Amino acid sequence: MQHNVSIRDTVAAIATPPGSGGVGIVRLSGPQSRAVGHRLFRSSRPTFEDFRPYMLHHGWALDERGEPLDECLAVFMPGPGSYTAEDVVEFQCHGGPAVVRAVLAAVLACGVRAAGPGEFTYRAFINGRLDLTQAEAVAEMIAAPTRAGMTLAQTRLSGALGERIAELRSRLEHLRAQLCVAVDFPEDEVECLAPDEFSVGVREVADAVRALIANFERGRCWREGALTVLAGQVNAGKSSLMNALLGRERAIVTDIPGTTRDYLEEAVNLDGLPVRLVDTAGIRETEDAVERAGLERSRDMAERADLVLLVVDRTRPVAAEDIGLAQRLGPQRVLAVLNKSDLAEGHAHEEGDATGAGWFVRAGFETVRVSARTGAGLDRLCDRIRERVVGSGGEPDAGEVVPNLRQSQALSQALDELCALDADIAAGIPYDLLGVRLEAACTILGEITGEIAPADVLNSIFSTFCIGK
Ligand SMILES: Nc1nc2c(c(=O)[nH]1)N(C=O)[C@@H](CNc1ccc(C(=O)N[C@@H](CCC(=O)O)C(=O)O)cc1)CN2
Ligand SMILES: Nc1nc2c(ncn2[C@@H]2O[C@H](COP(=O)(O)OP(=O)(O)OP(=O)(O)O)[C@@H](O)[C@H]2O)c(=O)[nH]1
Ligand SMILES: [Mg+2]
Repeated sequence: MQHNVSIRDTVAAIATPPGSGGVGIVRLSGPQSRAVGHRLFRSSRPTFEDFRPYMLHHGWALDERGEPLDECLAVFMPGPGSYTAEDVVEFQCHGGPAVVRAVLAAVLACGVRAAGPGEFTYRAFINGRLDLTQAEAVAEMIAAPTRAGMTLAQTRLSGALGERIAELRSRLEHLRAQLCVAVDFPEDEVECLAPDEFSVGVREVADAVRALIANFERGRCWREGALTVLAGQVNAGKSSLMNALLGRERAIVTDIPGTTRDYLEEAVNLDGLPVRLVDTAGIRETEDAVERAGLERSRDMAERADLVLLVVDRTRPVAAEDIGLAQRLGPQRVLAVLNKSDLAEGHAHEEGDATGAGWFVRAGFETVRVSARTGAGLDRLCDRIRERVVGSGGEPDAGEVVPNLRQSQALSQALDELCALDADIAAGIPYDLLGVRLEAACTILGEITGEIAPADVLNSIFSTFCIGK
């Protein structure tokens, strides 16, 4: 949305998702909300004169000519005690697309403007009800695929990150004030910080910034889902395993080697951990141009993966390509899945076998035995994927402050300034020149919370919101 639009007017949008549902909400915000709401609502109580704040009124939503559209509940929330801090009215209608569209059309016919994406939350931000980290958390709450992602968003929505950043910024401002004293009153030794004390102050803030950046990395898999790629020889059973983990027949499975030509991605929820599971084309020598292009993509996917499930057919010797892939990625990012365990009974390629799966064990790779056909070992495989992706950190705690990508990138920039500043102090650069870096770090922190908010930053944030939020 364009953030040069007025926020003095009244806007409206359908607040519930497209399609049909139990209830559909049309929401208005701005100075005309109450009057328009009043005009388009007929209470079922003959004594009704006006909305009572925060009370649900039963009645009918009308069109602009006064014709009834739908039986509904309506509520008026006076500013500043509302989501946007402006007067808000909601029509809670039957949840059909035609119903909510008709009610919205009636509202717009009364001179209300259609809200842009994220405009309600943008207004909450501009009106000081939410800082920028909280506004972003609203979008992340909506996007959260699982409970853990929801917890991360909730903590940020409470303002915890904003408060932490504001605190760090005020510590830097304090250091800056002491620098000014040193520069403006050089003969006054009293309030002036010695270079090593100054350096300690800067490093403390830098450490706190580093800790927040580390939380970003840890939180990433809970927010976006860990990229888990099934790789290995043709016919090893990658697509069968994909289907078994999804619990449905998503990928085509045949006994013809080279069945999967392009990669397939599906989301799975492993006991709360969102996982992006990718099936790829099996590895083999080929002259076929299409298959080669598919293999190229498999390789790219494996390189980008958080975890590669290297699927091997236990009834066959381990292929040189599999060993090559494992060595390239290393034991940290590879889990060797020894598939077709149902067939492997009494087979030669046990852990001790020089050519078999034993190679993985000896080279320090974790192995898990499964049968995609019978389902044996799949629970354990899921546990191991979870453990490997999440690491020792476990699920995020309710109180953990985890920045998003934008915030973490800004924190890295601030950290660069602070590290350079520390080096400048050590190099004996004069105090009046150090102030520039301190100021830069403060500005960056201010952009995270939105105290300093360039229009392009706001545009890029709110344009990703859905309409009605
Ligand atoms: N129907 C409905 N459900 C919704 C929302 C909404 O706008 N409408 N929300 C949003 O999209 C979320 C809730 N967020 C909200 C946050 C603050 C206020 C609010 O009115 N706050 C007042 C206190 C109200 C009171 O005193 O009872 C305030 O903080 O001053 C409302 C919704 C989720 N559910
Ligand atoms: N007995 C047995 N057969 C399996 C198992 N997993 C897969 N298969 C069979 O192995 C053959 C190949 O399975 P796919 O899942 O298509 O193998 P893929 O690795 O996806 O193969 P490409 O797509 O060609 O790379 C099919 O006939 C499967 O039914 C298993 O655990 N046990
Ligand atoms: Mg396949």
